[in-house]
Amino acid sequence: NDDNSVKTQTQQNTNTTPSSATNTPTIKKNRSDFDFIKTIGKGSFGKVKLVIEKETGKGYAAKILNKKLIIKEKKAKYVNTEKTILDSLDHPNIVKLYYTFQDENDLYFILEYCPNGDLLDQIKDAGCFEIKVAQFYAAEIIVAIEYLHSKGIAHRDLKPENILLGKNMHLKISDFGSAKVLGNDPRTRSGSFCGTAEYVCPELLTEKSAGKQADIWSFGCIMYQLISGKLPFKGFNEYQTFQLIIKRELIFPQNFDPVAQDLINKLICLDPFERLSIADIKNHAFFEGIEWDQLSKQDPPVII
Ligand SMILES: O=C(O)C[C@H](Cc1nc2cc(Cl)cc(Cl)c2[nH]1)c1ccc(Cl)cc1
Repeated sequence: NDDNSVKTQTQQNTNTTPSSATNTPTIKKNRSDFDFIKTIGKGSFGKVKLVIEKETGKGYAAKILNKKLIIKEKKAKYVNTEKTILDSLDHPNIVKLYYTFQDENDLYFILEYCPNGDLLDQIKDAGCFEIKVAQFYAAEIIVAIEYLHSKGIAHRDLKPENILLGKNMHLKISDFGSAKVLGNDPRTRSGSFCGTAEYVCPELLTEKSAGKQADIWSFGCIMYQLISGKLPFKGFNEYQTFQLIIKRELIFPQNFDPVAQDLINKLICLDPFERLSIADIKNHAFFEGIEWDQLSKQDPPVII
């Protein structure tokens, strides 16, 4: 400590948290441990800033959430769920949570910094992805979803904005604010929750409930977007988009890769239980040639 007062043994231990947290280390950090560099993103409850840890010079993304706003919007449950879930995850394609702390005004998530922006930026810059690039990134998304579902977690708001790119251009799923730890009831009743219009599955619109299959629907929408550069369901407003979704008005552009189209048609099914399982997705011809356990060791294909 910078103050050279001698502390009793118990006082010295006050800055550690119980070892119950799996990922977050027992060291408690605070704001003064970091230099705040610049804002790199804006969220619904605050912002994301690039920060440098003074002690190590390492960069992190600090997701700063305003306490008053969280309480006003009655979202404390979601924030605490996000922390609990992130604490339990450890996968190369999921953004790591290093520390959490709070001060009088805000909560802080100190997350892995992804310097290459998000997948939406990449799609916009490239227009659309060459099929080999789409195949690689679709594969990385699938292994991340497989890991989440194996831990009994549904992300429920998968979309290119929530898929970041690390320094080596491997992708990292982020933003678990809408994630759900699935109870033994596979169809979780979700109260006020609703994902993002263009990627939300029909059952969430009609029955207000969605489980792991919600992520498979969203994955299908993301695949369509990676390959065509367009959204599969896009109305002039949110209500119209919902109409297209519940009627499954799905039209493919002329030159759309036929093998990819076959897979997407089996992901974007109105009946959640008709959607392909992760195992069936991995076995689909679209992923021919993918070495599923080598992805994080390979260099990602250059996005052209
Ligand atoms: O360290 C913990 O597990 C405990 C706290 C729990 C917690 N304290 C809160 C205070 C407020 Cl005002 C709002 C929420 Cl959501 C709050 N959540 C906490 C601190 C920081 C973060 Cl990012 C999440 C939860």
